[in-house]
Amino acid sequence: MEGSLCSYRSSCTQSSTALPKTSSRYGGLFEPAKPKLELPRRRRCGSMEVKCFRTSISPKSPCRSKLHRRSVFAASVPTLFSSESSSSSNSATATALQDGVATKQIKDALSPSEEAALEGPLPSGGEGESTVSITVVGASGDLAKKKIFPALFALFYEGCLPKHFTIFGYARSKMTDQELRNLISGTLTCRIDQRESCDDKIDKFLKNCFYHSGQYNSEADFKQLDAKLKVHEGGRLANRLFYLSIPPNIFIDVARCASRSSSPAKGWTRVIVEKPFGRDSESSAELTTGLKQFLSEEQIYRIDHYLGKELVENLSVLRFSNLVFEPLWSRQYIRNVQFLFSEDFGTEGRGGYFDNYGIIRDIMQNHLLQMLALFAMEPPVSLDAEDIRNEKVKVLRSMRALHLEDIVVGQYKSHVRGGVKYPGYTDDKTVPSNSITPTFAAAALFIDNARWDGVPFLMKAGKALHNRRTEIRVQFRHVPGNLYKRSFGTDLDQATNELVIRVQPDEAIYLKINNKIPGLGMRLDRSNLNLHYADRYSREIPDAYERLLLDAVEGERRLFIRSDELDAAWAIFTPLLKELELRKVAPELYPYGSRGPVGAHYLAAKYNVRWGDMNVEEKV
Ligand SMILES: NC(=O)C1=CN([C@@H]2O[C@H](COP(=O)(O)OP(=O)(O)OC[C@H]3O[C@@H](n4cnc5c(N)ncnc54)[C@H](OP(=O)(O)O)[C@@H]3O)[C@@H](O)[C@H]2O)C=CC1
Ligand SMILES: O=C1O[C@H](COP(=O)(O)O)[C@@H](O)[C@H](O)[C@H]1O
Repeated sequence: MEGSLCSYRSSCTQSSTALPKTSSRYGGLFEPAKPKLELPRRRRCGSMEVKCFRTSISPKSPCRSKLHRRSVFAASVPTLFSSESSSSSNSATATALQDGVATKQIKDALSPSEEAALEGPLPSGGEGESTVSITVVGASGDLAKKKIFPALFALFYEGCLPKHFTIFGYARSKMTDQELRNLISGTLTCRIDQRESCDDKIDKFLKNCFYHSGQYNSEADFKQLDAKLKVHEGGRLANRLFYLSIPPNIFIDVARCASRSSSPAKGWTRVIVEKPFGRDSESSAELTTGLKQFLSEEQIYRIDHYLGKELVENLSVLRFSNLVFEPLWSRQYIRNVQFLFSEDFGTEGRGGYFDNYGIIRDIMQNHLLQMLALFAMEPPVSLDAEDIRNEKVKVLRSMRALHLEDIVVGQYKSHVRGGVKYPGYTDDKTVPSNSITPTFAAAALFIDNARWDGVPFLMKAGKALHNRRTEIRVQFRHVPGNLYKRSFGTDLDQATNELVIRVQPDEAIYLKINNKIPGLGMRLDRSNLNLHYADRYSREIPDAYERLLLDAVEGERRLFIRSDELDAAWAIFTPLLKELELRKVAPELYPYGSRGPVGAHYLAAKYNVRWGDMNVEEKV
């Protein structure tokens, strides 16, 4: 069916069509090639301007039916919480009102319509029917507005949320339901086709969004939330997901309150925890112990949104389902691997948070290390979450801990370009003027196992650099006895194959090969075998948060970090972080918008490596 598709969503149909025998969206499937995209054009989407393009869409998203087929909405996780009767709608609400916690207080918190619903007969929960309630804790914040609500809407748009769902925003700020709706409606984008109005879907979605104001450490406030949730759940089997989009110092308070006062007796309770998960091994262990006082490991979903990115998700497919790659994936053929992250903006607006963490904790210890683990792990026994996470833990535990000699740190300074003055890191009012927090770091890591012995895994991450890009670059060894080596001059490195996995922006996978330039002579050049996603696939790539939220609702933990994985990740970085702090290592300054400190080149050269992203000629 031909329709008009507004940016930025892909359809859940993509991941849940076909292969009905698989038990999850991760069963794997092949899709026929899609028609090429028409050039994006601007269209109005309700009151918002969005990019639209035409593509084929399925009239009915199997994502919804898939969710309903599965038992994921049934209580699948043993709950640690006090039990309440919820066998019928009336007993559920009666419990909320009669448990002595403060009936009046709870009633005061309800809107007139909610109170009426509580006192009158509730819609009877159909036998076997269940609901999912998603509470965004910290709903007034940046991440909630920028990522979480838009991702939830995208899931709703695709039919990936269950029939009965409720979304609650929770924060200290005072807001009405309508004010929350106004706040989030400006951030929602959707597809348009001629049959369905985008505004309709936005309205329907917003009608399921509510707000409750409360303190993060108040069980009474969470009890009020519980009463409101019960009204909306209408006596059905209740499953609840809490997304902790708040500073980490209040994670444990919220886990306590949510578990003691807002957990359903029968359905599941899951809690998504945002990074940072601590500052080092000790604080991370404390956080884990604190959370585990109130939640079991199965209930904790530690999110690293890079694991939800399309090309990171594709890493395993590339490796394990293509004969041409896996045999090359070792020290025998790979010279070095590079994990590169750059942003062309500084810490604007987040300086207060960032100064306490720095780029090593903000990007390397989590996002880049997660990509490295997926890249370098041994083949897992299966695609099950535990099998994959077991392999990630193994490879992380085979890595050497980092020390000062393995790292270069930098910090951006102000720079004037084209008459515009770009601020330095310490110009931010929320950053101390003498801060030595790194906004850039380059590191050399090693995996001491049979597959990777001696291969440098280099990482480079920086803010306020010349571009925004995340890539994995795999540089292969020289061709032994290369018959054509005379054609390459003296720089053999320039002639080796390189596989580039461009995670963002403009997703692509390309392999640099040597090729004969057509003609009667014998001249070679370097060309790319190029899989450029925008040319190959017509569907928009879903945002990482969509995939991860859907996984959390489905109980799929493969892309979330297990506690032993977290411990292993901190063990690699903690010694270095301590040395940097103890010795007060001063970062090398680099101008805003540059390619970062020169020291990064020396570090790479020490291991006989050249950064792959320094080739300005590279065009893809
Ligand atoms: N923003 C981003 O791009 C990213 C954020 N994260 C992580 O996600 C989480 C949320 O991020 P973000 O939305 O930026 O955070 P915010 O600083 O915007 O905080 C979210 C909400 O928490 C409440 N809050 C803020 N500071 C405090 C405090 N000191 N004590 C109690 N409550 C507080 C505020 O709500 P109120 O005052 O209404 O209660 C605020 O709206 C954090 O853990 C962050 O590290 C991770 C990746 C990216
Ligand atoms: O977790 C974080 O990630 C963002 C970068 O995410 P991206 O998806 O936009 O690449 C980074 O800006 C931020 O500092 C960090 O906390």
